[in-house]
Amino acid sequence: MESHRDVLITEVALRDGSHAIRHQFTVDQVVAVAKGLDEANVPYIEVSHGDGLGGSSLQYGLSLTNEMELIEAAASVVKNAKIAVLLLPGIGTMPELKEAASLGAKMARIATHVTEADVSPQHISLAKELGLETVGFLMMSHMAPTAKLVEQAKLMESYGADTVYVVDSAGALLPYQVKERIRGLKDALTINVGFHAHNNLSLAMANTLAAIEEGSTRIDGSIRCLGAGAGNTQTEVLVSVLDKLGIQTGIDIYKMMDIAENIVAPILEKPQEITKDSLVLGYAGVYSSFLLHAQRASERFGIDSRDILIELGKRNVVGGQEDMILDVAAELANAK
Ligand SMILES: CC[C@H](O)CC(=O)C(=O)O
Ligand SMILES: [Mn+2]
Repeated sequence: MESHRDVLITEVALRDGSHAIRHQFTVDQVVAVAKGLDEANVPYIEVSHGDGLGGSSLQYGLSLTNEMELIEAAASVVKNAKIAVLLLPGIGTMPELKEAASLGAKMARIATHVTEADVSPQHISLAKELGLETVGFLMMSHMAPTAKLVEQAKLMESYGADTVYVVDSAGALLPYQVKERIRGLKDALTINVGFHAHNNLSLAMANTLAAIEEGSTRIDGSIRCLGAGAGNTQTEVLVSVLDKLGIQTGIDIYKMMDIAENIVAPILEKPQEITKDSLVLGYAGVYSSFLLHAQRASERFGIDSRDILIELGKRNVVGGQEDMILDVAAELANAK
């Protein structure tokens, strides 16, 4: 029987969490997590390289396992959950989206920088042609005022997206800013509005609740906080809090706690927490996926990783500019 759900949750640990474990997921890990999440009645499970389809590269980090194998494995073990994939136009390509759909993906999330929605129409159209539920994913949403965000979301709606997400990639937004943005989108769009948080300033839960209060019905979470930076809104905590608020997610709370404890925790190299570096991501407004890259650059050039991140924030560096992390570290080292 279909569960009643006021809010539909997309579990992103098997995609966003890829950043946190240097893209080292194995088929066994993905199968165990996807099977558990499906049994807990999670509606959507995202599986891809952390930077989306085609992300495995020297620039973004090489995957241990080809993501198509991971997508196929996840799709083969779920009974009700839909497998989602992320695609950033310019990193992922149309053939990769077709391949993911042929392997069982049912949802495509097409991600662009918050001011660059106009690079997404071909990918959104293709996703729709393939019969996929299609989401526009506006990353680094803190970098644009609400009016700009609304303009960009309307573009994605006009291309055919079923949902548009406000994506707080840096975990930099404050609750009042989330409210303003979600309200802006709700007033301007006829499609669903989603929200994706990062916990770098310990605000993922507060921001997610603010988004739901303003009418967001599509929400991302990562179990055990397995996501980039300090992770996302912790899914098992979120479903418990929403249950206390009388908001139905249809997800089994005990099962989520068990998967978090017994399956996901052992995958983590260290527990997800707000460290000095993840805090600076949120404070300086830097892409959460830059965390491990900045830490490596810090070791290589002997520069405090916080100084690298602060400088990246000042330069408004965005996703796809990972090479700037080394440039900035080298410049800071030369200036010493
Ligand atoms: C590189 C893609 C990025 O990790 C997508 C995402 O989850 C975000 O922007 O927060
Ligand atoms: Mn993210």
